[in-house]
Order: sequence, then C-alpha cells, then structure tokens
Amino acid sequence: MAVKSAERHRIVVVGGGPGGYDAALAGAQLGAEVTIIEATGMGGSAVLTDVVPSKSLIASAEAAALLRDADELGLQFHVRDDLDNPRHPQLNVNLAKLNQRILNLAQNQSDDMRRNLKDNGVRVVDARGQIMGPGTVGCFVDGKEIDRVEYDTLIVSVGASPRELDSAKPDGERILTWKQLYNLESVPEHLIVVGSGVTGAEFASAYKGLGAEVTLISSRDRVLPGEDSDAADVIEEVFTRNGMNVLSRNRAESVVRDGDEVVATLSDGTQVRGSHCLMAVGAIPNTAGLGLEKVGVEVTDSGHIVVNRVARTSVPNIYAAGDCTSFFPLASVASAQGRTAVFHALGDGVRPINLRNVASNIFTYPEIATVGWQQNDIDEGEREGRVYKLDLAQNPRAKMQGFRDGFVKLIAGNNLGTIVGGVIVAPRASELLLALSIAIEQRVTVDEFATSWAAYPSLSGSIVDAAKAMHLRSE
Ligand SMILES: Cc1cc2nc3c(=O)[nH]c(=O)nc-3n(C[C@H](O)[C@H](O)[C@H](O)COP(=O)(O)OP(=O)(O)OC[C@H]3O[C@@H](n4cnc5c(N)ncnc54)[C@H](O)[C@@H]3O)c2cc1C
Ligand SMILES: NC(=O)c1ccc[n+]([C@@H]2O[C@H](COP(=O)([O-])OP(=O)(O)OC[C@H]3O[C@@H](n4cnc5c(N)ncnc54)[C@H](O)[C@@H]3O)[C@@H](O)[C@H]2O)c1
Repeated sequence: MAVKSAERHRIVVVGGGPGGYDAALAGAQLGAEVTIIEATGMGGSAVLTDVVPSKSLIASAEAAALLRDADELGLQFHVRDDLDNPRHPQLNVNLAKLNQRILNLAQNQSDDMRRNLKDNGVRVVDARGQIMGPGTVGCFVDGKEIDRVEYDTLIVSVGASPRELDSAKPDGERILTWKQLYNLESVPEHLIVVGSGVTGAEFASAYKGLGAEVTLISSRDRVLPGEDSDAADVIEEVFTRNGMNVLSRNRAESVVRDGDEVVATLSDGTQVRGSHCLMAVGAIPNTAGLGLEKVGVEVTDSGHIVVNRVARTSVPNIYAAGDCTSFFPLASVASAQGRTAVFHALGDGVRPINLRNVASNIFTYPEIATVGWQQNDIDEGEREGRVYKLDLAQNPRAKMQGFRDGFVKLIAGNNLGTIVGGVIVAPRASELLLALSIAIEQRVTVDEFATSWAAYPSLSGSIVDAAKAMHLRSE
C-alpha cells in the first residue's frame, strides 16, 4: 500500500486518554486529517477517574499528614475553650469538599485537552467507536450509529477497566472500584483495601493519611510484590507503624454487604468487617466488542493488543497505545506509544520505545521512584552489575524535615560503573528521579555523576553521595 502524504492522510483515533490524545496531537502537528472518537470524556480514565483524581486525593492526604506531624517540628495548634484553656484542635477532613475539588479539577483538565485538540484542528466525536471492517469505524451513541469515518491509519487507545470478582461485586456505595471513590461524602470509618499492587497501596496510604482505619489485604508475601523489595519493606514498615492493618498471604475470597458494613472473607477463613471496601485487584483491557477480529488484529488471551516497539499491531495500518496493549500500563508509556505510532505511520523520525528505561513512581508516603535495571535483575543474573544503597536517615535535609524512612539505591555496570538503574524512596521521590533518568539515558558513570554539584543540604545530595561511594580504586 502506498503511503499517502501527511496532508491527505486520514488518522482515526479511538479513545481520548493519554495514548489517544498524544496520537491525535502528533497527527495534527504533522498535517494529517485527524478524527478522535471518545466515549466518556477527553483525557480518558487517566484524567477523569484514575491518575489525576488519585494524585489530587494524595496531595490532600499529604497536607493532612504534614499538619499532623507539625508538632514534631515544634509547631502546635491551639484553640481556647470557654475557660481560655488551650486545646488541641482536631483536623476535620471534609471529604465531600475535597472530592468536589478533585472532580472539578479533573473536568477542567479534560476541558483544556478538548479545547487544545480543537485548536489544533482535530475533529472530536463524542461517541463509542467500533471497527466495522478494514478502513472504517462506526461512531455509536446509545447503541445507535451516528457517524462513520474512514481511516488510512487507525490508532486504538481504549484503555482498561477495573477487574471485578463475581464474589465481590462493587455496588458503588460500600464496595467500590477506584473510580467510585469520589462519590464518598465522608472519610470511611474503616476502609478494607483488597489488593496490594500499586493502586491498592496508594489508596491505602492516602486514606490512612486522611484518618481512616485501613486494612490492606495482600495476597502475596508483602505489599507491592512487583517492586524493589527494600522499597516495599520500607512502605510496609511505615504502613504498620502508622497503625494500618496489613494482612499478607491472604486472598479475599468474597466481599459482601451486611447492612451498613462490608464483610471480607479471606482464604484462611478469617472475616474482616469494615465500613467500606475498595477492590484494587487489577484491570482488564477495553478491547471486547471493539471489532478487532473483523480486521485481524492479534490480541493476547487476556485481551491485550499485541504491539511492537513502534506501537504497530499485527495489521500494518493499525496501531495501538496504552493500557489496551501488551506494554506497561502507565500514562507516560501510553503517550509515548501514541506519538511514536503516528510518527511511524507518517514516516517521520521514530525512536522505538525502550521499556527498560521507563521511569515510574508510586505515590505512597514516602514515594517510590524507579528507573532502569533493578536489583532483582542483578540478583537473578539477568545482567552483571553493582548495587549500592544509602539510607536517607543520614541525610541532613531529611533530618531537618523530620523524616527517616527512605533510601537511594544506585545500580551500575561492573567495569566502567555506568549507571543503569536506581530506586529512590523519599517524600517527593518523583521529583528527584529525573537526574537518574538523564544519567541512564546519557550513560553517565558513577564517577562522572559524583563530580556533579548538588545543593547543600538537599535530598539529591544523597544521590551524589551514593555515586561517590561506588567509586572503585583504579588498579
Ligand atoms: C488509580 C490509578 C492511578 C494511576 N496513577 C498513575 C500515575 O500516577 N502515573 C501513571 O503514569 N499512570 C498511572 N496510572 C495508569 C494510567 O491511568 C494508565 O496507564 C493510562 O490511563 C492509560 O492511558 P490510555 O490512553 O491507555 O487509556 P485511558 O486513560 O484509560 O483512556 C481510554 C479512553 O478510551 C475510551 N474508550 C474506551 N472504549 C472506547 C470506544 N470503543 N470508543 C471510544 N472511546 C473509548 C474510554 O472512555 C477512555 O476515556 C494509574 C492507574 C490507576 C488505575
Ligand atoms: N503511580 C502509578 O504510576 C500507578 C498507580 C496505579 C496504577 N498504576 C498502573 O496500573 C498497573 C496495575 O496496578 P494495580 O495495582 O491496579 O493492579 P495489579 O494487577 O498490579 O495488582 C493487583 C493485586 O491484587 C492482588 N489480588 C488479586 N486478587 C486478589 C484477591 N482476591 N485478594 C487479595 N489480593 C488480590 C494481585 O495479586 C495483585 O498483587 C500498575 O502496574 C501500574 O502500571 C500506576
């Protein structure tokens, strides 16, 4: 098939999350005729129900934690009672107001994105897209076809939805998915969180910070099973020290309503009662009923679309981006795939995506930021290398700010000491990670990194100190 010039090239994007949005903007930038079809709201789940709302909730939880811990820094709040005696005021979390702020903020972001697309000449169709056959997508509202669009290149970026267990069906009132949390009017008295992956850990941390009693049910040996084990140990230690009830090596077999309570029955027969339950047991791709089989796009048994490093599917003019693909389910990865797909389709300069160097962050308190090769890769012999871990308890800035839980871990090659990976566990670790990402991309050695200046006192000083400690005496 001859490639059309970008100006006449018709790109249809199904799904307006980070994957679809970046694809549509890239297409417009290269002069293609772009239509984006979005079923619920521009920005997708990332903006409306997942990333933006959860990180906004976490911002409030962090502020609450700072207020509670202020006493340790010598700051005390007092109010006077009728007899003029000083009393400690109580922090009152107005969850209805907090949630309204979050929903407004998310809607605002979604509106900005829609405006930006339109300003860039992208045609926006508010409908559910369905592939009708090669080259054609139908647009459906309430099951009725309202439009039909033709494509030279199709980008599928339909995201994923919370996985539901038959024995623990969310009712939107007390048994909730992460999308249903923002209807809550007050902080749950006792929130049971089922699943200790990233989603479960982040919400458990946030609601504990907002004052809820939290029980975290983890089917594995420890929380955050996929993460650096030292980092997961720190988080579990902080969780339990703060009074969270962490139940490891236990699956929730069922969660049911009992009046105003929820009851979770675990695999060992134990029952846990709470006021609410958050189900955070993973996600399934939104690929069913999309018509992928009509055009022969290959999907995995789990329904994820198989793509290569330029986001191309098994069908040459169909690309896929984001959580509906077999790549990492991260907003940043979805965006990169969307943009790469369009550049590849239109013959512009493309750098295939290298998942190895993707940076990610878990927004617990403290945060866990990760990039590149990890210690378990070295331990399991996937590659050679050296690992050095420096606790932040010794960092002067950490002492001043009154926290002690966290560390910097560097991973470097054996010979030249090229930095290939790292983990930072600290408050706002997400903001410290970029230095390591650049070091990895630019193949900086520990000795080169050690000559970089960090402000004193600073947490980033510990990254430089770790690099200094990894110097090997020259023979
Ligand atoms: C609680 C939570 C917190 C997260 N936090 C982070 C984070 O901090 N950082 C990070 O990088 N990632 C985070 N993620 C992951 C991130 O949300 C996803 O990786 C990201 O949303 C993927 O983007 P996407 O474009 O693939 O899909 P989505 O954002 O899911 O958007 C897909 C869109 O497609 C639409 N759609 C579906 N089917 C159709 C159809 N047939 N026709 C038209 N439209 C359709 C949907 O309505 C939706 O709007 C988080 C995930 C969760 C669950
Ligand atoms: N900050 C971020 O970037 C961020 C935040 C949230 C999610 N995400 C993305 O979403 C992906 C998925 O994360 P997730 O946490 O939603 O899903 P997940 O699949 O990683 O974790 C779900 C966990 O639930 C457990 N589980 C399943 N059934 C259970 C049961 N009956 N009882 C107890 N535990 C049970 C599983 O063993 C698993 O550990 C992440 O890998 C990440 O890429 C990213």
